[in-house]
Amino acid sequence: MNIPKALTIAGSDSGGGAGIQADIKTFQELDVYGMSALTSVTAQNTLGVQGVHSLPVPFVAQQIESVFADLRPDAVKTGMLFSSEIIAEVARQAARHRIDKLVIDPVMIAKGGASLLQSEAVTALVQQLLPLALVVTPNIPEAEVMTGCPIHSLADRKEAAKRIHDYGPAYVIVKGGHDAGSDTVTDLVYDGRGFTELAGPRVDTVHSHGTGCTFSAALTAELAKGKDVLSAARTARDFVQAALTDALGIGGGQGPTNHWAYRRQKGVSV
Ligand SMILES: Nc1ncnc2c1ncn2[C@@H]1O[C@H](COP(=O)(O)OP(=O)(O)OP(=O)(O)O)[C@@H](O)[C@H]1O
Ligand SMILES: Cc1ncc(COP(=O)(O)O)c(N)n1
Repeated sequence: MNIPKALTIAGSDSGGGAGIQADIKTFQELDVYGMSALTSVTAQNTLGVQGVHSLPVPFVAQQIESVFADLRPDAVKTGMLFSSEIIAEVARQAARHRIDKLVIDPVMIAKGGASLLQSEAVTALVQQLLPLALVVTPNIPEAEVMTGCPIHSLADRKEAAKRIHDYGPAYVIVKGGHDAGSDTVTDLVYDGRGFTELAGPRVDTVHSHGTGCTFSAALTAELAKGKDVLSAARTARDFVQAALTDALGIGGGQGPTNHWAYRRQKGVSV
């Protein structure tokens, strides 16, 4: 039996809603074996990020080496990378292991406002990692930072997607969660030729911590199974839609999404 396997290279969220924890839960829910290489550890809950501790670069590398030496993943995603030194090492590893299904979630700032990427590391992310990516999944503020252009409309978002595509990824998905002015949430997929809009009803909830991590993890899981990028993105949207609709309502602040909602909605087979 061929077991699809996915690796996440990201930070730990002690509160369990975002980061490595969201990724592994999502892989598991989609029947994909999950593995992790930690870049940093955060002390975090639904109220915010109380502390960040970045791991030594050689130890980030060692974790990736250990996984590739034995359990070669079918797809890899990155999340919180924190520093330009970690980004340079992850880019080196991605090239060395010829990772073709590489999803970059360019995590910059937590929903509560804490910085999860040093500002000087944005250039490293764009120049060293994006050329190696199959898919990059910025939210609207991240797309603004990567392009230096403000986004106020869908046309602005399309322009940003084109500019980000010029950095080298095969696909750009500019997510629509931050487009608060609409009843519909639209994720925009650009493949270098045309756009596909993946839309769904906006869920009115505060419990949206970790939606970006969960989306990119679901996308990565589907790629690990051999799905094409567009169908993987559709499943990822459906997964997040279910996770937001059926939120758990835990914690005193911006709570996590419900990672088991999609499986429950679909029944046992996904
Ligand atoms: N209120 C909402 N209703 C429905 N879908 C949403 C909502 N908010 C976000 N999404 C979906 O969640 C996914 C992540 O989008 P978003 O733009 O929130 O990413 P993000 O800001 O990177 O997330 P994070 O806050 O975890 O960093 C997308 O598929 C988006 O469509
Ligand atoms: C370790 C880690 N990685 C990513 C996020 C982004 O998630 P959000 O924007 O929902 O806070 C986070 N808060 N923590």
